[in-house]
Order: sequence, then C-alpha cells, then structure tokens
Amino acid sequence: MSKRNLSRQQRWRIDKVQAERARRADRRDSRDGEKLAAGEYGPEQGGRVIAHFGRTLDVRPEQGGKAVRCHLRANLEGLVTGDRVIWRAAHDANDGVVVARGERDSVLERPDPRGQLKPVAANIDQILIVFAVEPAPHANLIDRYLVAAEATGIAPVLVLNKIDLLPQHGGELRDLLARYEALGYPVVTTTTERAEGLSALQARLAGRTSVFVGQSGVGKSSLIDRLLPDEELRIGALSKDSRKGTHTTTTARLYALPNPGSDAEASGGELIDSPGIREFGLGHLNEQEVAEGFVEFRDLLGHCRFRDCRHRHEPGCALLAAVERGDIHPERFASYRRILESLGET
Ligand SMILES: Nc1nc2c(ncn2[C@@H]2O[C@H](COP(=O)(O)OP(=O)(O)OP(=O)(O)O)[C@@H](O)[C@H]2O)c(=O)[nH]1
Ligand SMILES: [Zn+2]
Repeated sequence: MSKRNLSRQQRWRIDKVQAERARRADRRDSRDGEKLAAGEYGPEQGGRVIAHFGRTLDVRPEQGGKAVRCHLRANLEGLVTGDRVIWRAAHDANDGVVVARGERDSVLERPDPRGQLKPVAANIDQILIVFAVEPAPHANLIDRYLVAAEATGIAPVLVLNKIDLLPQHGGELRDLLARYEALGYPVVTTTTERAEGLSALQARLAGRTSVFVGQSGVGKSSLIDRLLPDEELRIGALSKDSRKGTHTTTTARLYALPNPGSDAEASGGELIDSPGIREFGLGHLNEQEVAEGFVEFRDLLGHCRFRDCRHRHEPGCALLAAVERGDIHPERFASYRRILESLGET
C-alpha cells in the first residue's frame, strides 16, 4: 500500500521529529569532536556495519571480536548494514565512533514510503531467490525475481527448497530448472527435512555475503533457522552491555554463518536479512531495465530495425526473430510481456 499521500499535518510532524533528531545529532557530534581532539578514542580501524538504528550502528571489528555500538560523525549519512567503515573505539567506554565509510561493491535499494529509492544493505555478493516444490513456482514469478535482481547488479542464485516433496522424476520443475541453468544461473536444491539437505547451499554461501528473497511459504525462515541454529548468533553476537539498548526494529542485520565443517575459524559466509529485504518489487523499473533483466535479450537489444522498437509486432524486431528461431524461450518472452503489463499497476 502506498503511503505517499501524507497529510500536511503528518508531514509537519515528521519534519519536526527529524529536526529534533538532527539537533540531538549535532550536539552529540560536537561532543565527539571534542573527544576525538582530546584523544579519547583509539586509532582508526576497519569494521563492518552489522546493524543500524538511525544514527547508531553496531560495528564488527575487522580483526574479530564482539560488535561495538558506534555513533556517526555528522558528516556521514546513509550508512547501511553491510557497509565497510573506518571507526575508532572509545578508551573509556564500550562504544565507538564511525569516521568514514568504505567504497561499496554493491548496494541494495528499496523504495521508501514516499517512493524514493533508499539503500538498505551494501556489499552483497549474491541474491538467493528461494522457491519451492510447494507452493509450486510460476515461471513468471521466478522471472520477476530475476529481473529485479539483475537490476541491482548483484548475482542471482536460484534455490529450490522442499525437494523432499519432489516427485520421483522431478517432473516439470526439473525442466524449468534446466532452462535457468542453460541461461547461466546457478541452481541449488535444498530440503530442511534431511540432515545433509543444506550442504549444497552452505557451499554456495561460504566466503560470500548473501541475502534471501522469495515468496511467502517457500521456507526462507526455515532455511535461515537451520543455518543459524544458535540464538546468540541471531541476536548478532553483541556483548551483553551493548545489547541492553537494542531497539526492536526491523533493521537489516548481518550474520556470520558458522562453518558447517570442523574448522570453526573458516568462513561459513555471511547473511544479511530483514523483512524489508525479503520482499522484492519491480515497481521502480522502466521498460528498458526490464528488457535488460532478461540475460538472453541483452546482445539483441539495439539490433531491431526501429530504434524505438517495443518488441510487439514491429517488422525486423530482433527479439521476435530470436523467439521464432527458438533462441528465446517463448515462456520467457511471455514473462517479459507480462512484467511490462504489470509495471504501471503498483
Ligand atoms: N516438506 C518441507 N517443508 C518445508 C521445508 N522447508 C520449510 N518447510 C515448511 O514450509 C512452511 C513455510 O516455511 P517458512 O520458513 O515459514 O517460509 P517463509 O519463506 O519464511 O515464509 P514467510 O515467512 O511467509 O515469508 C513451513 O510449514 C515449513 O515447515 C522443506 O524443505 N520441506
Ligand atoms: Zn524489437
């Protein structure tokens, strides 16, 4: 539902709250400035944001150890979970201050209530699109997720869960998966019903930062519960002290996954999760971006006879010709058309 049409009074109240926040941040920042000048903070070190609550962040030190609650210098805006930062630990307390943000390899954005794209997480290596034997996926749904993932520039991976429910020969689902594998997408199968049911997924997660997306009921929570069995890990490995003030927000959190093997020190990979990340919309994409989200279209785009070809019935359309030849699967092309039709609906 859209919350874009805020009443004037609501707007005024929001502006007032924001102004008060900014004033508080300014006061805190001038205190930080004094403390920094007075040498009350240790040397600069690297870290990664594992959660954020407004201007307060939890930062995991690069060299390991518990996360530290930090605040931001006023000149730093828009930090998100997954960001790499430079920070300094306070000498006299169990907190710190973030002084700089590192370059981002990637950023995941979502529309805010006003419809503006806002970053929600950074430095993600792969988007795991979870679907399941039940509820059976519609090819169009997988394509929608793939197009949205392609638009972020982050590599998508397809995860078929609940393979314990798969009929003997795999049926239509196997054919569907083969189609996506032929397009170059990695496909991983999982089940939470068997001890080794997650090993292919764990291998895929190792050494990377991932997010899970997918329709309701496909088993995202079940998978994540199995990957992070330890409640302590889920809370984010904060020290008891800094956990006290933790707000119960729906902020994105970064979790270090335990290595399923015997070597506890090796990286099992990292996971960034929040309800806002799991839901995935296409509303902000235009026609060109949707077309580019179909990997097999890319080399053909720009080769239609008419420069403004919309790939409907135009003569000399490179996409339609590729469908004719069998180079583009008709169901993928139908998906493309259906996504275009749905663009204006949200
Ligand atoms: N048979 C079978 N059932 C599973 C498997 N994984 C999850 N389920 C069941 O599927 C149902 C939905 O799982 P959830 O983990 O809640 O799904 P979700 O994707 O997190 O759903 P939302 O929270 O609505 O987004 C639950 O009843 C799970 O027990 C599996 O591998 N095999
Ligand atoms: Zn065309």
